[in-house]
Amino acid sequence: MVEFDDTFRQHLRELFVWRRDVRRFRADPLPDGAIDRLIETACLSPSVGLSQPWRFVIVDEAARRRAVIDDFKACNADALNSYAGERAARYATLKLSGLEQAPGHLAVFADKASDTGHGLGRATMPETTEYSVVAAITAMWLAARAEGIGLGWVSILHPNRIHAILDVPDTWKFIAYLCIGYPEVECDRPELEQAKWEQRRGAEEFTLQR
Ligand SMILES: Cc1cc2c(cc1C)N(C[C@H](O)[C@H](O)[C@H](O)COP(=O)(O)O)c1[nH]c(=O)[nH]c(=O)c1N2
Repeated sequence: MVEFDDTFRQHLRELFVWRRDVRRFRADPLPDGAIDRLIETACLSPSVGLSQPWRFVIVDEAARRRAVIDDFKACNADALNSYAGERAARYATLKLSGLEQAPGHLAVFADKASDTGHGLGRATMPETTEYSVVAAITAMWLAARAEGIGLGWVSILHPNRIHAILDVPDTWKFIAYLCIGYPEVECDRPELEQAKWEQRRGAEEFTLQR
């Protein structure tokens, strides 16, 4: 039996407060095995029916990385065009990926065809497969921060394009493209809040009582 004391709980709370979506990375490489270690921690996450549907692709090849960056640029230009006026001007100032600088690139998929877990919990809610993968990414995000490593989630991408670039099985659904590396700065506030794009709200705004 492991017991967690108040000091641990306080540190854990700090971990949640100081976890960030990181888009600005230092050039230093990650230590050997860092990404493998993060994947190992992610695999301890809950999954529907113990289906463990997460699939990870470590992207090291320069040509594939370049193709992902090109897709991001195309999607981000489309996104900018979808806004007008002041909102467009503000969007244009945002940095929404660290793909060019991050030493680590990791794509994450959900295997929709795996029979692991024998379908338990998925019959009426097949989307729980994807939820399980997101749970794993969250664990990895926190584990990375505990090692001083930053992680940035990039979703401004065409899933079909990422699928083709990485040449993965058709049954894998694209969930996330993660940039991993040491952050340039640490902060306890989201970058989008600092940039006045959106502000964080209190828990009471999201909670109903019935
Ligand atoms: C599913 C999903 C998808 C994305 C993100 C997050 C999640 C959960 N976020 C990061 C997001 O902007 C960030 O989490 C919030 O702004 C809150 O900031 P912190 O994560 O608390 O630093 C994100 N950020 C970004 O710069 N480009 C992106 O494409 C995305 N996509």
